[in-house]
Amino acid sequence: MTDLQDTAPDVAAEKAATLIESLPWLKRFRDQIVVVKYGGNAMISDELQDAFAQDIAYLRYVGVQPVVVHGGGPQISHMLDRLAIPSEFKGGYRVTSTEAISVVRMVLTGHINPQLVAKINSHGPIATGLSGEDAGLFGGRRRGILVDGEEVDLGRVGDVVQVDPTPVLDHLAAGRIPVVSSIAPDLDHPGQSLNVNADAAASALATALGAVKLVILTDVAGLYADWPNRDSLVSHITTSELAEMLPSLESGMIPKMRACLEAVEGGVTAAAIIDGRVPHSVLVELFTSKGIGTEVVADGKADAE
Ligand SMILES: Nc1ncnc2c1ncn2[C@@H]1O[C@H](COP(=O)(O)OP(=O)(O)O)[C@@H](O)[C@H]1O
Ligand SMILES: CC(=O)N[C@@H](CCC(=O)OP(=O)(O)O)C(=O)O
Repeated sequence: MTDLQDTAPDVAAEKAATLIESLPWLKRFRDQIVVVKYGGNAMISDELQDAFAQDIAYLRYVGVQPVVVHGGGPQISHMLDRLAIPSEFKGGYRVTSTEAISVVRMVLTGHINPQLVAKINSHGPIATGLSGEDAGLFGGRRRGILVDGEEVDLGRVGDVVQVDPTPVLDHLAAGRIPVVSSIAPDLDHPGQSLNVNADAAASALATALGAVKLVILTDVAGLYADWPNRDSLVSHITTSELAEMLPSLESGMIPKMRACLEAVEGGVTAAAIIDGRVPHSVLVELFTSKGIGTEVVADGKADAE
């Protein structure tokens, strides 16, 4: 402990002001479910992963109920390259062959998931790993996409069309943080798995859980209205404004913004896109008055309050 006599009053006042600023947000989020989507681009260094794990443990210890859904797109691409398995993206989705789906599952459920769980558990025995394939959590259905008006087959890629939140709720009730990988069983082909975009998986889970907030970490400061003009960052947008903007967005942002839109339309109070390259961006978003990044709220709501 620092001796109080060593702390200058102005330093103490500044520290106290930061803590006090969090008070309304601590009250707002206490006992509430917050779903945090952790993307592969926000886990590119040990420092970022450690800061993320601290933030998630912090949420749990102040009485929030965090649920993590993670992706790992760059890490999957890296492993597919090493194994010389071809992979390409169409419309923001990875075309996933039968060979590729086992690699996707190995990287997400077999590698990234236990790594995140271990990092969070370095703060206490609080996190547990789950896959969308566990205990009926997700049910998926294959999806194709339209490219220039033609239906393109994406292989083992699907949407989450069914969520049974029971396994997640059971872990939350036991005081644990569920960490979920974005793989879903194929409802039409029993025994097969589908590669699901992690933003969409997080949105479906947040909706099914009645989460108060969905927070998505990515590798930009938020949504830009006029990408790539860096002066066009949107700090606040309503669902109808976003629905209007969606068709004009470029590929990476489409699944992300659609995920936010669907979550808020599905009853989640607010969804935020934040910069996962900034250490502790989760805490800053949740516990400071201005937050960071882009916040999506329902029409007629000035903010998430
Ligand atoms: N309007 C926009 N605002 C912000 N980023 C955009 C926009 N349009 C395209 N992008 C791109 O989308 C990327 C984020 O999508 P993606 O790479 O799929 O993220 P993640 O890996 O975090 O899921 C950004 O790095 C940026 O290059
Ligand atoms: C169908 C599809 O594209 N699935 C994604 C799943 C991982 C993911 O979404 O990871 P990020 O959150 O890091 O982007 C993929 O294979 O890359």
